[in-house]
Amino acid sequence: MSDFDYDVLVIGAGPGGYVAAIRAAQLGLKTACAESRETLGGTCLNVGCIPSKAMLHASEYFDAAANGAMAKMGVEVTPKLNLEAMHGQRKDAVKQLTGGIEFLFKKNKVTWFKGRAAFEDAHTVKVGDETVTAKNVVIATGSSVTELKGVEVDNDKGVVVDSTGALELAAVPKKMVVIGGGVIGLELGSVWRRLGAEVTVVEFLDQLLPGMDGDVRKEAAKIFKKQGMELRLSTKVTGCTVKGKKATLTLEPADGGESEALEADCVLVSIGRRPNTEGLGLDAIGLETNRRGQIETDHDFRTKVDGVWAIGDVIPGPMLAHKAEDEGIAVAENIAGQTGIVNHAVIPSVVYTWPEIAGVGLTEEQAKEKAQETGVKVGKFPMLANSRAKTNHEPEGFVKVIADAETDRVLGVWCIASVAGTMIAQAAQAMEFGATSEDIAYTCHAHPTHSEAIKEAAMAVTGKPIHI
Ligand SMILES: Cc1cc2nc3c(=O)[nH]c(=O)nc-3n(C[C@H](O)[C@H](O)[C@H](O)COP(=O)(O)OP(=O)(O)OC[C@H]3O[C@@H](n4cnc5c(N)ncnc54)[C@H](O)[C@@H]3O)c2cc1C
Ligand SMILES: NC(=O)c1ccc[n+]([C@@H]2O[C@H](COP(=O)([O-])OP(=O)(O)OC[C@H]3O[C@@H](n4cnc5c(N)ncnc54)[C@H](O)[C@@H]3O)[C@@H](O)[C@H]2O)c1
Repeated sequence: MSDFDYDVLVIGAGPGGYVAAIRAAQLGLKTACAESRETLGGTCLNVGCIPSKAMLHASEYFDAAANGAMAKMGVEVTPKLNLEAMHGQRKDAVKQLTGGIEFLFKKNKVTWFKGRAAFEDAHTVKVGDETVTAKNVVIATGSSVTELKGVEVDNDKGVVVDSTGALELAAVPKKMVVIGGGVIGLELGSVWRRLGAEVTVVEFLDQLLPGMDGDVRKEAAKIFKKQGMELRLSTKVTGCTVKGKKATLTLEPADGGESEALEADCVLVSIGRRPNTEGLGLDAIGLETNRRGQIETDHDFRTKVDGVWAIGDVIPGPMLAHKAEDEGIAVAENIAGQTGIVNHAVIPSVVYTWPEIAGVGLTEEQAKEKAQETGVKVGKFPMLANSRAKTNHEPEGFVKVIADAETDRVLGVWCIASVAGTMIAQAAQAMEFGATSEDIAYTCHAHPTHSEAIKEAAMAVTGKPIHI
């Protein structure tokens, strides 16, 4: 008989937590999961990946009909927006997928404790009125929106919103200002631009999409501008006043200077996310967070406190659902005494705009820094020269393969293409298997597919692409 109620208690049922709980149960461990939301699935399923993709997908159809892309292919329609129905299909997707996790919990015999969890000691957690003990506790509490001083979010009013509010706007704003030219700003800014809003993106840095390859960032800015987004780079927001249904923002150059006013019907604050550790009782177990508020772990996802593990957005690394999921599997396997590993060097990232923007591994800048002695070789191939993209009227973007000049080992792959999110999976797999650019170049790719651009970019590493 165990001294504890459970072998594993996971706190948080996002992609990290629910996957960890299911894997732990599959491995024969008695498992419970504490989640304070009314539905399972965390940020990703409830207010993140899934609802944003539902709105991106639907608005892409509207845009294709409205901007002449469909007419170009002989399909002439005048679209009429039914925003309520568009929100309806978003809500349906969320309901079905969060319900699906509840089904999987039942199927795998994972007990769900509804309520906020807080540590009493390393093996005792209070969830609402209940006290639960577990031999292992996994912290998978995720992250929340970072607030911007002086710009108060009120999602109910719909004038100054965060990503959750921006998914649910009841009407298309005439003028929308997005603060932060990162992933959320560009995805949700794209949704409302496609539906008719004039969108201005205010970004503190001199380029959009920090962390991505330099060429990709430049090309993305060109594409978004061409689509009609106004970009105010190297600019910061220093204040906001709201009167009725209008907001007035105060803008300043990032390194100081004269301020100006910018009016909007809707302001989206999307300047990043911060780890959720407040109220978790970390003091009670003597666990400290780092400078960025994250919980540090070792390679196996163990924290400094024996029996307490952590995964997902609450620990360092990219805040991505698939990273959290892989860590969920690995932590459960490690708890079960197996060897759970996540290769953090090969985590793809995708921006689901049109075209999509995706990358895996090092940027060209990072690769040059890292391979200073051997140097790097770069092969680039434009989507304009890819037969499928050209036929589909999708000429924008390129693929870039970065390889070590001496070993030819692929160090990074970057794509801007309509289906870049799907294409990047093959690059991740190749890198996971330690592929060289030659391995990719000599792999037979089906024709006509967008993926052939990856093969050609790999061929371009040695200067021998066929179609340019
Ligand atoms: C608008 C938006 C779009 C996104 N799109 C994508 C995308 O397309 N692809 C992608 O990879 N990533 C995307 N992300 C990021 C992705 O949602 C996160 O990286 C992912 O959800 C992190 O998973 P997690 O399990 O670590 O945490 P979360 O999903 O944040 O889940 C943590 C859960 O823990 C619960 N919780 C917190 N504290 C407690 C407590 N004390 N007690 C009980 N429960 C608690 C929370 O209620 C939450 O449900 C998006 C995010 C946003 C906001
Ligand atoms: N497709 C996806 O995978 C996806 C989609 C949405 C969100 N996410 C995840 O959610 C997280 C949060 O997304 P996000 O877009 O909020 O953050 P982000 O870090 O991607 O971008 C925030 C941007 O805001 C800028 N910024 C910061 N402070 C500013 C200020 N005061 N004024 C103007 N600009 C400012 C930053 O320079 C940065 O460009 C990201 O880490 C991302 O990984 C992923």
